[in-house]
Amino acid sequence: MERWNELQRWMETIPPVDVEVEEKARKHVDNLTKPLGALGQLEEIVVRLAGMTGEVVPSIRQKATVVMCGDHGVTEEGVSAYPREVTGMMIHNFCRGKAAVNVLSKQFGSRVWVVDVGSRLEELPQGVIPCKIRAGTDNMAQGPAMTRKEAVEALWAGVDMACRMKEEGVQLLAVGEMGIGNTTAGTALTAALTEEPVAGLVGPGTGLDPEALERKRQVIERSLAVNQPDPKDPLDALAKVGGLEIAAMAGVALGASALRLPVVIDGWISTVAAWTAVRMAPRVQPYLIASHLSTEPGHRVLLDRLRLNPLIRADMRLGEGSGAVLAFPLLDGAVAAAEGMATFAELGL
Ligand SMILES: O=C(O)c1ccc[n+]([C@@H]2O[C@H](COP(=O)([O-])O)[C@@H](O)[C@H]2O)c1
Ligand SMILES: Cc1cc2nc[nH]c2cc1C
Repeated sequence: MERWNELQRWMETIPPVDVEVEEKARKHVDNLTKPLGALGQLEEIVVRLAGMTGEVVPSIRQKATVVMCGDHGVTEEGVSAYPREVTGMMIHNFCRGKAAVNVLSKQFGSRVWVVDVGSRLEELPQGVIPCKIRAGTDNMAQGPAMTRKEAVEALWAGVDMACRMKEEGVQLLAVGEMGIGNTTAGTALTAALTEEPVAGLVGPGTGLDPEALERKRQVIERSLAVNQPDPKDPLDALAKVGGLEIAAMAGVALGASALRLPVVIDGWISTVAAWTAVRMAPRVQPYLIASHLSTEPGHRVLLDRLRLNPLIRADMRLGEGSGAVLAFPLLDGAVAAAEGMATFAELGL
């Protein structure tokens, strides 16, 4: 496992956030012309961004969302309200600029990078970044979703993408995904790594009725029983009950944090990926920003474990990075306030 060793060495390079710059940013924000703390979470965000980037007034003008795409063998078990072909269909939609993430990104002036790490599409539309590790995972209810080696390759695909984004001048990135069946994989992976009961994590995903939701819970339980993922070995759990796009998103978090790039997470599945990255390298945690709270029940559980407070509550459960992009104007607002507001000293107070 040479590539895994190499990745572990990469993880060791993740720098801690700069607490001195954080302290300076906190002082600056406290001196702005407003009651102490009155800009709420926006103040917290500016201070955290300062610590991540090392700049008292952080620059986050160049923003982009990476949408990791992959298919799931477990869809054979009838765990989604939609057929697995929708993954490929949506890849085409992303490339036409017509999915929610595209429209929101256009609205707020950011770019979308669509990456195929594991779809079943044989021919990719123009605009997709081809990084296919394999054409979909195997059915985890019958055996491992993928090999450890494949999981490591998918992690690296994410690290590489973060590096490419940094090279292109991206200053803050969001992670999104597309993969029919991935709420099943995400729930199984979370249950494996947290040892929380599946019943408290599982949700309807794209919209299962109560009967189908019960079946989904059983499929997840069976997948865990069949694979016996090791709760102390995030790579083992990721390979056995995760997904290619989940691994790639975890890789983006590992890559971005090593490069001091803030990472905005989206809903349930991207948060599972971020959690997996934090389990591999705890120093990833301070580089994460939670955009919104998904209606999937497991999301709250993981955000609490990550000690993250989502900016938006809008009952969304779309994925694609849509909720993360929606948080961009709030982040821009936070930085604009820190940059443009007068201090009490300037008013002679
Ligand atoms: O991000 C979320 O919170 C979220 C919640 C439910 C569904 N999704 C999206 O829906 C797909 C997975 O749902 P499912 O029901 O097929 O497992 C996948 O493409 C996700 O982007 C996303
Ligand atoms: C149509 C559709 C769009 C999506 N975008 C992210 N997940 C999705 C799932 C479906 C079903």
